[in-house]
Amino acid sequence: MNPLSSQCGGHTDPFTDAAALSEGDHDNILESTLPVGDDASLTLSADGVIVTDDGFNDSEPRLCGFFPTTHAKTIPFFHILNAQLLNNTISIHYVRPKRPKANSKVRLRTLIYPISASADAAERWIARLLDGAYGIAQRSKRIKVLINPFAGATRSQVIYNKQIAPLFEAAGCEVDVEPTKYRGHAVEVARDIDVEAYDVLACASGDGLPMECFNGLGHKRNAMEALRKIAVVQLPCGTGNAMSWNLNGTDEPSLAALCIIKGIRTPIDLASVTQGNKRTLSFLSQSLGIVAESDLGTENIRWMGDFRFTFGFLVRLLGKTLYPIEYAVKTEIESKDDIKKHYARELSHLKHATETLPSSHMNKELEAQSGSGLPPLRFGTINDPLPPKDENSGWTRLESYPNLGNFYCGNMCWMAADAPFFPASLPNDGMLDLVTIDGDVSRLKAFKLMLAVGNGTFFDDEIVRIRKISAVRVIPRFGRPMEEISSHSLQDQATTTSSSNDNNNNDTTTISPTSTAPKPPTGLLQRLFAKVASSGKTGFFSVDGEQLPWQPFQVEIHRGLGTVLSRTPGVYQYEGPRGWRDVEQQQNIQQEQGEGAVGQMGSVTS
Ligand SMILES: Nc1ncnc2c1ncn2[C@@H]1O[C@H](COP(=O)(O)OP(=O)(O)OP(=O)(O)O)[C@@H](O)[C@H]1O
Repeated sequence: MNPLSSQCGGHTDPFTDAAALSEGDHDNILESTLPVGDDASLTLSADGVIVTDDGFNDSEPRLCGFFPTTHAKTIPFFHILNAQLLNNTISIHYVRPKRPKANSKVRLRTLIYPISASADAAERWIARLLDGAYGIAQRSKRIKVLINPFAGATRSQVIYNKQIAPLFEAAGCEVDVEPTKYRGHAVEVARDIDVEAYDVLACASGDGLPMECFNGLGHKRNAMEALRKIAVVQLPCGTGNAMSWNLNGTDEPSLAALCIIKGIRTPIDLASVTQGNKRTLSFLSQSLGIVAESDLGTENIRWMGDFRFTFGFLVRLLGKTLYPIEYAVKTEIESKDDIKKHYARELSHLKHATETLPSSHMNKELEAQSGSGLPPLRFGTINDPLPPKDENSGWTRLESYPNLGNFYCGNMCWMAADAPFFPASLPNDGMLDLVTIDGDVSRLKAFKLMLAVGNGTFFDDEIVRIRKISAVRVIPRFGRPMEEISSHSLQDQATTTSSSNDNNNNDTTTISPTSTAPKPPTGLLQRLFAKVASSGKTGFFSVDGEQLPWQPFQVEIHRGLGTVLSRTPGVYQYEGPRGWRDVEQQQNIQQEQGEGAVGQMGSVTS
């Protein structure tokens, strides 16, 4: 569920807008029913098409034991893909959910009827049907599909052919499919894509390919224009599929395909991560510490399946592992209450701007700079001196954080299914949500925290520090670069970058993560613990779930630099941080009181 759905009823959902059937529009009402077949009709309603036909047996999913006897069925506008009139026959392509649940697979269906009305009347009816079905979403999108044959359970090609391609075809999308042949291939495809020839780059993959696509577009000479014109989307075929969860609330490939067919172009913030002389674009997250280690540092126990993450997490949690760093932050919103207020304010703006959503959320500054490469970095790279710590710069000084347990910076809400780590994250507020957690909290507290992510209490937990930030610099004080370990170097030496470091900030002395706990059990379990914990010799820096070099880094956010397709523009598919509606109500009351006071003053002065 997204936070706007219960708040503003149908107003934010372009597919339930029945503006075309407004009361009093007599002609519209008359023309909303199309007589078809011998004794059937198709009627446009506020929510979709009502099919009245004794012979229509394509029943909607039924709720436990309830068998409707009526022969009138509604196909929601959101499920309508296309409609055509050919030789006095109307055909309507639509999808039907396999099961009556929000995250169900959908299947292609077609209704075919001879028309009893005039062809002109039928064409007008189809035009109104498609207006309802697409709202402000672009129809017949031109899509370049990239398929990673090795994503997830290596079934992406089969999933695409069976579940996705038929829907794209039925919806009249122009599609060009290319499997990726090697790591980094998607970067090249996106870099070379003709931005006038396509609207969408769709990745049948995990989150790795979308990241590559953003970076490929970022390599173009007209990077900003390319990132604005080409929407990067995910057809979820990986293990994580965070992008699809956030923008469409699903990891079902067929349902995600429907959401992309109906998707509304939406700007999304992208972050620049600089390391040495390299600049990488990130759409999802940057992390180090327990989460990054539990993901990237458990490759050697892949045989455990998805449980490897939990196991890696528990090993580090039981070991109370610390990941010392130095860091400087440019904080925008410091307290949790203020973050909830910000969330409430942003949603209130959205509520009042739904008709003009896609353009109103474009970053005007970026639009003005189109035609050039990537936007300049406001805070320089990791190689530049930090802006001075003063009230104007908003930066903290470089501080030591010796007992860090988890550093997690998010640009989206869900990091995986059931893992809404950043409930207050918004697609286009120009801020990243930074979570930091100490590594020396009690094991019980840490364990409870792990469960708190799924049950929605994580945000308010006292041991979780959350800030909205626009930039951060991190210098790890643990772990060795991978090359150093593989060359058996025993020396602790500075992590060198290809460029000089003006302020000597990144002359890291590399040390191992420290453990404050007694040794784990002996025997087989001990060997397993040792195997998983041994990956701690190096450090793991995860960007969008992909491993980047173990080096100091600086992150900076760019408001609305990228473009995606979204089911509900302006929000992620999550209900938001707990209690934000109470904050909103308080704000409304205060606003009303303020207006009342102004009104009274007005009457005194007039
Ligand atoms: N043909 C290929 N051979 C080898 N690697 C590839 C190929 N195509 C893509 N890759 C690489 O696979 C990596 C992971 O991609 P992707 O995220 O799609 O899959 P995944 O493993 O399912 O991801 P996740 O676990 O994040 O869901 C990317 O770095 C990408 O460059």
